[in-house]
Amino acid sequence: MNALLESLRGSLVVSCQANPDSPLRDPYIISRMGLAAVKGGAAALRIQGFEDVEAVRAVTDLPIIGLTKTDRDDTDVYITPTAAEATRLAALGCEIVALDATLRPRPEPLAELFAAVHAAGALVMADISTLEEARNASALGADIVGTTLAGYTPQSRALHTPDWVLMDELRGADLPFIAEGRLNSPAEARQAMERGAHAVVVGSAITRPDVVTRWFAAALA
Ligand SMILES: CC(=O)N[C@H](C=O)[C@@H](O)[C@H](O)[C@H](O)COP(=O)(O)O
Repeated sequence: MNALLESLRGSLVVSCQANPDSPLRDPYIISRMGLAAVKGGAAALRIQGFEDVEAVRAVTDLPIIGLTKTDRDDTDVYITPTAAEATRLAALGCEIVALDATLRPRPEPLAELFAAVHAAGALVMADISTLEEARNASALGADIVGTTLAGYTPQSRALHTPDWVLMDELRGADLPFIAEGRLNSPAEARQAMERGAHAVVVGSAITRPDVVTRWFAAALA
């Protein structure tokens, strides 16, 4: 395995993303959340969008997993759908570029996206939702897969919990994976590691206070 990925073994990656309607949707705020995550022990950060990547790159040398979220009319693929976006993320200093590696119709072939990321000197984190997608991404040369999209595609199990079954499948198939998606407590992050995750990405539970507030409010309703 690549040395940078090896250095992330067993570690916590914090995703600092604010939804478009969030009051925290501002590159400066995202960069401060990134610094707070670094202070708390994050080994890397997952950052969305060019402006946020620039703001975070300016304040930390920790590895950045960069992505874009682009709504398009011609595809359901929204995480870094094009090589141009992937290449720009790498040029802005993302060591790892995350992109949708599902088998859904997409604007550009997956192999070309992977090649563009590698040519730009970055690594590919292939965001998948099923074992089949993980196998395909791995065969095409993804450096690591992430369970990011499990529960968010018609092909995957609809869940309100982490996709433990997918993690077991990936481990069983010997496919190194980063666990990501609905890891909402330290215990769940730990469990993902025990189920064979190389590292875990936690987002909402750490960096979306609006979402976490909703969990508490719903529990009291
Ligand atoms: C499905 C999708 O678009 N996931 C995005 C991917 O970058 C983010 O919105 C998530 O916050 C991230 O995956 C971390 O997950 P969670 O916030 O559940 O810890």
